[in-house]
Amino acid sequence: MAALEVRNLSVRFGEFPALEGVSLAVPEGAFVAIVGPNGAGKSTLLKALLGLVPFLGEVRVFGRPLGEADPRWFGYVPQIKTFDRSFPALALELVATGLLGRWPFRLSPGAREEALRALARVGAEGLAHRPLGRLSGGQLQRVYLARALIRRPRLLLLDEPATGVDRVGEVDLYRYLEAYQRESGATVLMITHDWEAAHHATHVLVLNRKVVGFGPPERALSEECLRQAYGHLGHAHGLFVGGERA
Ligand SMILES: Nc1ncnc2c1ncn2[C@@H]1O[C@H](COP(=O)(O)OP(=O)(O)OP(=O)(O)O)[C@@H](O)[C@H]1O
Repeated sequence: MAALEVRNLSVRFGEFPALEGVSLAVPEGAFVAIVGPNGAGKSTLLKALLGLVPFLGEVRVFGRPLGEADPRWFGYVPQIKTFDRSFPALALELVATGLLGRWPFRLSPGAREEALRALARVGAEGLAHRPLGRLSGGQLQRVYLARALIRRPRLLLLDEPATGVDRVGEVDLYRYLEAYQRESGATVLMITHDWEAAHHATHVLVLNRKVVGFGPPERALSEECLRQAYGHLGHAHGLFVGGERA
């Protein structure tokens, strides 16, 4: 069974078409890297899959129409640049919102235990009692990952999770994701600007309002697909084509 089937999905913001006729089928257990230029509609796609923006077309998750999917199947790590750091809460409390679906005005001992375990899973137990406003970008990313993993989602959606994370933290992040995927069989969709990371995915989706390429990295990251998506072959992120630096 496909974890995700998207048929002819389109999203408009007023007159502006952010996504047009996107179709793809993601097998269960796949690790999909989503790449594409700024404004390509990558975040919009994840939001549509979460039911956060209205769309035309059809989305099925583990065989069910999106409207009938169990919300507990989904884990989401948003872009942290959209987060208000002044919110007066502890890391542990943010993680627990993933469990409870609301802000935990008082944490039960059970929820506290689970939140601590989720933080430990991403090597961040030491951050549990830190105010969110005092976390670095990379630390906050880890806390968000713990929040997404706490309910053990079958489908994990990550929006540029390595932003603000140093190289060591990035390697750790991919290790935690791999470990989680191994033990749970979850399907992962991750937006990234790191094409080197995309080479380690099972599938790459090259998006630029439409699907430019979808398939194994060596095919989707072909020179032709990348030229079509970006209009040129970039160098700023360290471009790899067919495993070789271009
Ligand atoms: N709520 C909104 N209202 C109007 N336009 C929007 C809204 N959200 C996104 N857009 C527009 O839709 C387009 C796609 O945005 P989106 O954030 O999905 O791109 P992206 O590929 O994730 O970009 P980036 O790599 O810069 O994060 C952009 O032109 C953006 O300005």
